[in-house]
Amino acid sequence: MKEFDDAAATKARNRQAELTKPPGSLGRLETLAEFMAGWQGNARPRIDRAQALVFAGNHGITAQGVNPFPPEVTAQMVANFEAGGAAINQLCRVAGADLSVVAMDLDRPTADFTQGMALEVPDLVASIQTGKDAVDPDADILLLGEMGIGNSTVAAALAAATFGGTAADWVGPGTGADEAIMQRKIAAVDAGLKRHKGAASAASILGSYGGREQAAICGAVIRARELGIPVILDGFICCAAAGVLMVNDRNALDHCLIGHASAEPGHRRLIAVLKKEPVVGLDMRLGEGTGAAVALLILRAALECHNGMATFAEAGIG
Ligand SMILES: Cc1cc2ncn([C@H]3O[C@H](COP(=O)(O)O)[C@@H](O)[C@H]3O)c2cc1C
Ligand SMILES: O=C(O)c1cccnc1
Repeated sequence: MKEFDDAAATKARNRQAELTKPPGSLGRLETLAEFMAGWQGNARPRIDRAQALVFAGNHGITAQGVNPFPPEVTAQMVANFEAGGAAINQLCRVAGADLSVVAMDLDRPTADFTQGMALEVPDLVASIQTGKDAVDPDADILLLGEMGIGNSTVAAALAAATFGGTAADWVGPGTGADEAIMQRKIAAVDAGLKRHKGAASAASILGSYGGREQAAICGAVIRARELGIPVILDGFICCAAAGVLMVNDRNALDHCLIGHASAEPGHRRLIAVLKKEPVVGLDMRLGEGTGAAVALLILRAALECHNGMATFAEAGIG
């Protein structure tokens, strides 16, 4: 497991102080460069290869009528990703990220978590491994996203099981739930929390509620940490998935940035418990990794300044 390299981060901070600008004037662009320096172990961090991984899965909880769009849309969107027609394709292109989509047994939805375990142990273990194996060891940064109809309900259940609070605290409109769907979402999460109230480890929480893509996100976050690759998480659904790892290790997400503040209300609560400031806030609420891809543009801006600017000495200023 790679840890934050304080010496590289300090060197980066010292360099920021020497660049031709008033100290601190690039604001968070400066601290983002330091973050990258520490996690890459390099005072001049680079993003030559940005990898974006979108994990897709289907969910038995959709039987409870928690989703405005039908579950068929998951596979249809995967086809759209492969054809280049989704928002994430455009954003990865402009941000310079290589996108891979990992469809996880879409014809075999997880079990309805109000009725039993969403994922049996072998399926859970295999899904975590799929996430680990998908990470390119040569990546300089990893962006994570998901696609799965029903996922805003799964995310609410995972967040409540991990961080406490009621179903109503975490449930939001997702793709556009009306009042009736909202009530069914809250009832489904409540029922799940009752059924699985003994779930106390990351593995038991992931197995209880699923899904495969959430388990894969956890696997990718763990693998990136082993490899010393910083991660950009997407919005509510992605953060709720990765957040489960904090049950076992409260520092498990130290190498992760939150790409954006989603408009999904539960994300605000999640951001507060994760104690991280999102890179951007654009009122997006899509998923797919789109907020992470927009954040990569900002990160690239930060590193262009960090690496390309002249120092006061070089420019003969001051
Ligand atoms: C066309 C379309 C494209 C999407 N891309 C991401 N999501 C997002 O919506 C889903 C969660 O919302 P809910 O819980 O309301 O089903 C996830 O798949 C998420 O990635 C989409 C949803 C739709 C309909
Ligand atoms: O923030 C998210 O991840 C999100 C919000 C609404 C719908 N899909 C995803």
